[in-house]
Amino acid sequence: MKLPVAFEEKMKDLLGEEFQDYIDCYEEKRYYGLRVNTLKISVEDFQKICPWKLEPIPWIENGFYYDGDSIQPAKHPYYAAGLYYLQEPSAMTPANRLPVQPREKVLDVCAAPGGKATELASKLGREGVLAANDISSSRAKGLLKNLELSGVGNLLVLSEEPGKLISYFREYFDKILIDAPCSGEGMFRKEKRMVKAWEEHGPEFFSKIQKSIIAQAAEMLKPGGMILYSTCTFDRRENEETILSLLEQFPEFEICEMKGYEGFRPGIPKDDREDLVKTVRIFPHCMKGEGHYLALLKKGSEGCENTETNLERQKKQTVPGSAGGLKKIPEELEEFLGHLTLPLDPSRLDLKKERVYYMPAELPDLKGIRFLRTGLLLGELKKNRFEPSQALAMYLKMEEYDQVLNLSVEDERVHRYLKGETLDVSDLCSNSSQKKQKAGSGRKQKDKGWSLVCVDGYPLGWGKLASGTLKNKYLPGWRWQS
Ligand SMILES: C[S@@+](CC[C@H](N)C(=O)[O-])C[C@H]1O[C@@H](n2cnc3c(N)ncnc32)[C@H](O)[C@@H]1O
Repeated sequence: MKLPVAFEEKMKDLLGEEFQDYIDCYEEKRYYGLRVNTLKISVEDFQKICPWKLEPIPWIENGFYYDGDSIQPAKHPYYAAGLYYLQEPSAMTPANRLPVQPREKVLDVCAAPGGKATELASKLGREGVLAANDISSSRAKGLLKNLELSGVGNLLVLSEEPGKLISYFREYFDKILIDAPCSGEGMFRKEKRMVKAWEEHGPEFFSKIQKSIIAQAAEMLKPGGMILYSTCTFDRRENEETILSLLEQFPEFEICEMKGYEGFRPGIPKDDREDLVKTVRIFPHCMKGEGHYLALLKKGSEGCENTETNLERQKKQTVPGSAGGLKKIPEELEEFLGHLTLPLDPSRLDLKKERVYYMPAELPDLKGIRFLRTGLLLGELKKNRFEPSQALAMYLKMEEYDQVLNLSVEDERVHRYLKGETLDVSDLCSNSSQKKQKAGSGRKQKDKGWSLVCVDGYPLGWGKLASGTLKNKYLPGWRWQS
């Protein structure tokens, strides 16, 4: 592979006698990774149903290598059920090493297409809030899809310049991830076009943007909160020097140690900042990942070891909510909600035009921000009826809705459902002569109304049942090509 001369010279300087090992690894194959979405399934349960041979990624509890030359996990129904996300292994590290706890308020500043945001959401669970932002509105659309596919409901998907967010979210977040736009030197083996992009916009160009983003994020972090800064590049100007610029401007920050791994290399110290060695470099010749840089930082004087829990902090700081609730829940919505077994707080229901949302608690007023989604879209009120959304189907667990069509992954109707076809499901309905469901949930399916279509117990989407026929309500934009 032909690398730019200036890049090679820099890497020689950075790596010294390891340079040849680094160059040699360009002849090796890239690594493919699959991360189990623990919001939907435990690693143990996934391993029981996984159809492929996977090898654990040693520093990521829910990460696995797969053979990308022989299998295509994105074309399996479990992918459509949001059970995993496909991600380069070293890119799994930032969200893994940011210690997000359930119920926190978390911001992913540069989130599209959502590789890290989906993992932050899994760690958060169903409460708290994940604000996922990306300056590019077209990329933010892909981000929204990936978050919805992963079953994330307590979310905001924003598309703003981070400086604009400060006045809305000053000292609001417990944890912030900045996976900064960068020159992408760690992507050269995976995507050859990155070499050309590097020649057009290199480290100098990106370092200015990164310094500005990290300073803006610092203002949105609560005292005691943590930032994880990451890039997929090797240049010091985009890595250690971005951290130095933060520490100069905001001396209340300190660098924290993160959980180690034998392949991690320390960051490069400069002058009196010996603590930069606590930051982490991932090189492809030292471990099985393409390359990354990570720095974990804490704001305030409590020190990295302070153990005050998020709940203790929340008791001290409460922010009024902005959902306001509905004055009266429309009958058709109430009827639909009667089929759900999960507890919903009515004060968090919000109606915008005909769309009904379930909002995260304690949000500030978002008027004036460009957003693609606030909260979980439950569905739409149409004339005298309520139509549940694809996002709600993905959010639910099978046992949280009382009318389920559970198909086995072996059932050819799963693929046909994902392509948008109408299905004959009379064998699974309660008035049929063959009453037993093949891979059934053990429950009888009623004959009429909205059904949650599942594969092996994991929701895929909605269908509307009448006389043994399932009218397909899988979101048209998500349908598989024939
Ligand atoms: C490295 S990618 C993020 C990848 C993402 N975190 C993931 O894991 O899927 C960087 C992203 O930053 C966005 N970006 C660029 N400049 C930005 C800015 N000033 N503020 C917010 N996002 C920005 C880009 O559109 C791009 O999607």
